[in-house]
Amino acid sequence: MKAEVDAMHEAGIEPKLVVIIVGNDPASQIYVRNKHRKAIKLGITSIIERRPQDFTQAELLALIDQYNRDDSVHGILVQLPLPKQIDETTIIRAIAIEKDVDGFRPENIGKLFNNSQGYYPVSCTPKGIMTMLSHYEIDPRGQHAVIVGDSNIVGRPMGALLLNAGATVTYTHILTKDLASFTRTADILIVATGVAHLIKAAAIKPGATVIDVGMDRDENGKLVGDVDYDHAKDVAGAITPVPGGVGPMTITALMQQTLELTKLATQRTLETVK
Ligand SMILES: Nc1nc(=O)c2c([nH]1)NC[C@@H]1CN(c3ccc(C(=O)N[C@@H](CCC(=O)O)C(=O)O)cc3)C=[N+]21
Repeated sequence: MKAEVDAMHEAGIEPKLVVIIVGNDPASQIYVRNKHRKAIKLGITSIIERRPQDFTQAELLALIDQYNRDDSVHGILVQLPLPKQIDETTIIRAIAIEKDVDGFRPENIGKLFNNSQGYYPVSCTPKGIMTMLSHYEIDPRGQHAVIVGDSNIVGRPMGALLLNAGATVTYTHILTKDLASFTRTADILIVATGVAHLIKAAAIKPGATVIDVGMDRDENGKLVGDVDYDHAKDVAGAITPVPGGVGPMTITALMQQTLELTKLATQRTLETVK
């Protein structure tokens, strides 16, 4: 990506990402800082807008509108979760479609679930996971992928991406009875529940690929995943650690999508000039 950003700079194009963070959720502060660092390292201009916990929905809509109108900005990310006085759905729909760097707008989610061709942004965590699978030549075609967790940001789009890649997909979640009976049949197991060490070694099929999306704290306040890594690693064929696994890949995907949106915006400008 660095080479791509350098080439953009040579052509007078400055990729720019705005991250808006409302409130003082400590985990969000770390994620946003990590995103900012990676952007700077690549030469992507990164603006962080921090607002207090009591920021209103109207004020947030006005801030988004300001960046929607700013032609120098290519991507807008509103960090989730938002404080309870703000409605997430309303906020996501306020982001201009051509700046929806998270791929959270219903139009982009619709394309994903339709397996539309051509480029559209996709939720960064699942996209980063697909990049990781492809890098390690783990082909989902014909494989049984089991998703644990039904969030809009990870579980649901993850299942759609894997289905589009030819996997047989099973969605499980908090209400699933006898979860282990499902996870034990997974060739590819994606765990995104936010429950520390939910998945034990006995719930994993020997040789399976295990992707741990959890960012949890154990009794000692240590950052751990949704998978009991120390035991699971002896059963799995491949497994992602926490930290240093899915988190950094999420940020990588965000940077890629910022560059994609920058290229599309630049093409649109050229067409307008023509
Ligand atoms: N609009 C929106 N888009 C997101 O993509 C989004 C979001 N909201 N809200 C929260 C989740 C979570 N997320 C992470 C990003 C980086 C790390 C990350 O850098 N993790 C490091 C360690 C972090 C630490 O030390 O706590 C690692 O796994 O190595 C984790 C999680 C993006 N998310």
